[in-house]
Amino acid sequence: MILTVTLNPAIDVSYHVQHFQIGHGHRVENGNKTAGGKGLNVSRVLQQLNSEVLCTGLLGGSTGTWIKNQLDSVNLMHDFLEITGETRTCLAMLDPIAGTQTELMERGPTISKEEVERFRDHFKHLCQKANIVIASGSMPKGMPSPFYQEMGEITRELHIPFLLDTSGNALTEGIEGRPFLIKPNEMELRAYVGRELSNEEEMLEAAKIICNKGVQYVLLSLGSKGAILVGQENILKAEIPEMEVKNPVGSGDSMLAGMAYALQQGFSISKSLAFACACGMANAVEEQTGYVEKVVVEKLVPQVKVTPLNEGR
Ligand SMILES: Nc1ncnc2c1ncn2[C@@H]1O[C@H](COP(=O)(O)OP(=O)(O)O)[C@@H](O)[C@H]1O
Ligand SMILES: O=P(O)(O)OC[C@H]1O[C@](O)(COP(=O)(O)O)[C@@H](O)[C@@H]1O
Repeated sequence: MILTVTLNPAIDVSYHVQHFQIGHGHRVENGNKTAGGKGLNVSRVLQQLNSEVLCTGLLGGSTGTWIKNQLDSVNLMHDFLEITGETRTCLAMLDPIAGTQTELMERGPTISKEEVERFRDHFKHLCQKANIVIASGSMPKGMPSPFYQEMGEITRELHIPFLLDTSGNALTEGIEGRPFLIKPNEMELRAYVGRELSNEEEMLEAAKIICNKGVQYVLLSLGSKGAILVGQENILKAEIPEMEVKNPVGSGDSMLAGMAYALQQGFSISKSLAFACACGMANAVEEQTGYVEKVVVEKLVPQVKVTPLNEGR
C-alpha cells in the first residue's frame, strides 16, 4: 500500500478566464472544485492507476469535512488527523488564450504543538502498513520545518522508500532526511541552489549536489519540455511531444504518482521515467486537476523519448 501525506490539503478551485488581466473583473463559469493539495492529487491519480492508496495528513473545519466527503464519494481510503484550524482553499485562474496559469495558494491553518505530536505518532503507526510513502506540498504554520527530514529518517529505519515533493525551506530541510526521490520543477531547483540555472549542464550540476547528499533520485520536471532524472549512477532525459493542454495544474503530482506506481510495479528506470512523464501529460490534457485516464497514460508512454545523458561523463 502507498501512503500519501498531505500536511496542508486544500479545496482547489480552478476557473477558466479568457484574457485574464490583473486589476480587472471577469465573469466566469462556475469553478471546478476538487479535493486537493498536492498529496491528494497524487492519491487520486494512484487510484486511477489501480494502486492501493491510503491518504493521511491534517484536516479541519468545514473545508476539511468537504474534503473527507469528497474522498469518501470516490472510495479513496483516508485516515487524517482532525485539527482545530480550518483547511485552506487554493484558486487557479487558467487563461486558455494566453496559455497562462495564475494561482493563489492560501498558507493554511496553524497547527498546535500538541497536534504536531499527535500527527507524528499517527504517521509512525500508518507507516507500518506502507511499502512506499509520498509526502507532498507545503507545510502549514506551526509544523516544525524539519518535519519532512524526520519523516525521511522514520521511513529509512523501516526500509520504506520516501518520495518528497515540496519547495522552499521544507525542501531544503527535507533533503537532509535523504529521501529516496525528490521531484522539484526548475523553479524549485533554482530556489534550492540559490542561483539561475541557465542551461541543462547547470541543472544537472544542481541535481548532482542533491544526489551527493544521499538522495537516490532527483526527478526534475520541466513542464512541456519533459523531465530529467538524475540518479546516483544514471542520468536520463525524457522528451515529450507537443500537445493541446487543457489544465496542467496537478501535472507534477500526477508525475509523482506515476513514478511511485512504476516503482511499485518494478519497471526499469527508463520505463519509470517515461511512465511518470506520460502521467503528467495525461493530466494536462484533462479539465480536472489531478486526474488521468489510465488508457491515455498507456497511449502516451511510447511517445516519450528517453535517452541517457551521462554516457562519457
Ligand atoms: N504543457 C504541458 N504539455 C505536456 N506535458 C506537460 C505540460 N505540463 C506538464 N506536463 C507533464 O507533466 C510533468 C510535470 O509537469 P511540471 O509542470 O514540470 O510539474 P509541476 O506541476 O510540479 O511544476 C512534465 O514533466 C510533463 O511530463
Ligand atoms: O502545498 P502547496 O505547495 O501550497 O501547493 C498546493 C497546490 O499545488 C497543487 O497541488 C498543484 O501542484 P502542481 O501543479 O505543482 O502539481 C494544487 O492542487 C494546490 O493548490
